[in-house]
Amino acid sequence: MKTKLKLSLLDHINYPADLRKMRVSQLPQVCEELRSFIIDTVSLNGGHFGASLGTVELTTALHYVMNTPYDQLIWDVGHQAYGHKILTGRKPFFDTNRKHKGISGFPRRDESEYDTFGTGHSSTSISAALGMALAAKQKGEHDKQHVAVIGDGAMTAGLAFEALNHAGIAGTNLIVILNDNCMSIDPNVGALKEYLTHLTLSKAYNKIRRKVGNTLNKIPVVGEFSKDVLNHAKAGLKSAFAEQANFFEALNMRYFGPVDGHDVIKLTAILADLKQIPGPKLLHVMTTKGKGFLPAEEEKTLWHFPGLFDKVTGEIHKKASTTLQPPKYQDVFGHTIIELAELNDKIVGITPAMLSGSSLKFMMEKMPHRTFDVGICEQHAVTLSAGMATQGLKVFCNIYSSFMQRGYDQMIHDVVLQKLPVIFCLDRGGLVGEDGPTHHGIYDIAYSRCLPGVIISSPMNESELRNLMYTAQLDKTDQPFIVRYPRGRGVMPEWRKPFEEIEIGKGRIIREGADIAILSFGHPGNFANDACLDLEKEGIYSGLFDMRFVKPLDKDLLHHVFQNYTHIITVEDGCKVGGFGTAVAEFRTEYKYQADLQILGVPDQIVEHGKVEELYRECMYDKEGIMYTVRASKASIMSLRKEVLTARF
Ligand SMILES: Cc1ncc(C[n+]2csc(CCOP(=O)(O)OP(=O)(O)O)c2C)c(N)n1
Ligand SMILES: CC(=O)[C@@H](O)[C@H](O)COP(=O)(O)O
Ligand SMILES: [Mg+2]
Repeated sequence: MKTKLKLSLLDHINYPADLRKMRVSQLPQVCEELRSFIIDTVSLNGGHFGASLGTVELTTALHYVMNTPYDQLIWDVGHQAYGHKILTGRKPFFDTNRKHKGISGFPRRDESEYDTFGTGHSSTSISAALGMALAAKQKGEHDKQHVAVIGDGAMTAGLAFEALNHAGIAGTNLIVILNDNCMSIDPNVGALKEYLTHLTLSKAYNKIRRKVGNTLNKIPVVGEFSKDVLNHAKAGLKSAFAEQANFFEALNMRYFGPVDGHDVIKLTAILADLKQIPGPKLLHVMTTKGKGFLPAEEEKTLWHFPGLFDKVTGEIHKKASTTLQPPKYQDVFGHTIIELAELNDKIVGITPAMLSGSSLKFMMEKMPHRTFDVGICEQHAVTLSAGMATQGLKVFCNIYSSFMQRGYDQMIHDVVLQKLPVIFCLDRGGLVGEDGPTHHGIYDIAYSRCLPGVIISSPMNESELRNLMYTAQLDKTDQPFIVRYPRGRGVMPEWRKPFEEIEIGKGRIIREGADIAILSFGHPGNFANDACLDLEKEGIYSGLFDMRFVKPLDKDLLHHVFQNYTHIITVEDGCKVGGFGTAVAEFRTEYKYQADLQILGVPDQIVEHGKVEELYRECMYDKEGIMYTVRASKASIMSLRKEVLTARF
C-alpha cells in the first residue's frame, strides 16, 4: 500500500513558480521531500532510480534560480530528471511514469513546456542547448539562460566533445553543468574520467587554486569600483592559472568547481553568480548516485534501474517462480562469449558503456585483457572493432540496437566498405517496453539490410543464439555478421547445449501446414508457434518457418513456401518499412509469385512506452495478433473456395 507522505512543502509546489515562493532556507526540506517522493513512487512503480536521487539538490536549485521555462534547462539522457518532472507539473501523474499511456521516463517536448528537448540517448544536451542559445541570440533574447546538465558518463561521447569545441567559440552565455558522480551505469571509464578524478582530488592543483584565491582575497577592497576591478583581476588570474591546467578552460569554457552537488543553498548562490558571468562556462558538480538511499549509494550499478523494491528494507522484489526460468538473452550472450573465447584466442568483446546491460561483465571479470568497455562511444566502438578486425581479431561488438544508430556511418564506412568480418551483437533488437521510442530497437533490420554483403541473423531461442555466435566466429565468412536479439528472456530453461554450426543463409522448418504459412524472424517465431498450436485446436493448420537470416535470404525455403502455400504472413520485431517482411515482398515480386502476403511488425508510426506485451498487442504481432491475421486469411480462403464452388455448380 502506498504510504502517505507528510509533504508539508512539496504539497504546495506544483510548478517552479511555487518553488520560488519558498525561502532559500526552506530548500533543504523541499529536497528531502522530493527525494522521499521519488523513493516512494519508484519503489512501487519502477523506473530509473540512482541518477534522479543524485540530482535532487541540483534540480531544486536550478528551478529556483533559473526562470524556467523561459530559461531553458536541457537534461542529458533524461533518466535523472524525475525531480524535474515532479517540480514541473507532473507530480499528480508521476505514478504513471513509464506506464502505457502514462508520462514518459524521459523529458519529452510534447509532455511539458519545461521539457525543452526530447532525450533518451546520451550526450545531446550541450549541442541542443547551444543550438537554443544561438537561436536566442538571433532572436535578440539576450537575457535568456541556457543550461545543459550532463553526466560524467555522457560527457565521454564524441558528440559532447564536438559541442564543447563549438561552444568555446560560439559567443553565447551557455552554462554546462557537469554532474560528476564517477559513474556511468557501471563505473565510468576512460582518460576523461581519470582527469576529472584528478581535478577533484589533486592536492597540488587545489592548493595552487586556493593560493591564487587567498592571495587575491587579501587585496584590500575600497568601494564598489575596486570590488569590480578586483573581481576582474581575480577572474583573470584564476583563468590564466586554470588555462594551463584545466581541459575545459583550454577549450575556452570558464571552469568553476568542483562543488558539492548536495548543498542546495550553496548551489543556488553559485548558480545565481553564474547567471551574471558572460560567455560559455562549465560548473563541475560532485554528486553521489543514489544519494539518500543507502543501498543505492552502496551498489550504484544495481540501483541504476532496480525494479520494484521495499523502500524500508531496500530489498529488490524478485518475481517468484516455482519452475526454472528461461535465461535473459543478454546472459546467454555473456556466458557464451566466454565459452567461445576459451576455444578461440582471437576473440575479444567490446561494449560502449553497457557492460552490465549486455552481460559482457562476465567476460570482463574473467578475461579483462580481452574485454573493452569504451564508454558511451558507439561510433568509436564500431571503428575500434574495424581496426581490430584488420589485424585478424574476432571482435564481438555488442551494442544495443537503438544505440547502434549512432554508429551507422562507421558501420558503412569502416566495416562494410572494407569488408571486415566484425561480429555485431545487437542486443535489445525489437520493442523494449517502458523506455519507449528512443530505445526501441526496431530500425536495425531495415538500416542494415541495404548494406552490401552484411549477414543479418536473429535467433528464435537461446540455442539458436549460441549457434549463431558460434557460426559467426568460424572463419566461414569475411563479411560483417549481425546477430540481433531482444531484451528479456528466451524460452529455453535448459539452454547450454553443445554448439552446432548453422549454414549461413539457411532457415528451418518448424512445421508444415495447409494453405497458410508463417515466416518468422527471431524471437517472435515463438509467438507464431504458440499461435499455430492454438489454431490447430480450431482446425487451422498453418506452416511455420524460422527464417533465421534476413540476409542472405534462404531462397530455397522461400520457393518451397511460395509454391506450397497461398497465404503467407511474415512476423518480425522490427519496423515493417524496409524490414524482413519487405525482403520477402521483394522476393515475391522478383519471382512473380501470386500468394497473398501480410507483413506483421512495427507499423510506420512512433510506438510509445508501455509493457512490451502491451506494445506487441498494439502492433498486432503477439500471439493473438498473429491468430487474428491467420483466421482472416483462412476466412478469405474459405470464401474464395465457396465462390469457386458456387461458380462450378
Ligand atoms: C547513446 C547512448 N548510449 C548508451 C546509453 C545508456 N545509458 C543511459 S544512462 C547511461 C549512463 C550515463 O552516465 P552519466 O551521464 O554519468 O549519468 P548518471 O547515470 O551517472 O547520472 C548510459 C550508458 C544511452 N542512453 N545513450
Ligand atoms: C537510460 C538508459 O538509456 C538506460 O538506463 C536504459 O534504460 C537501459 O536499458 P535496459 O534496462 O534495457 O538495460
Ligand atoms: Mg555519472
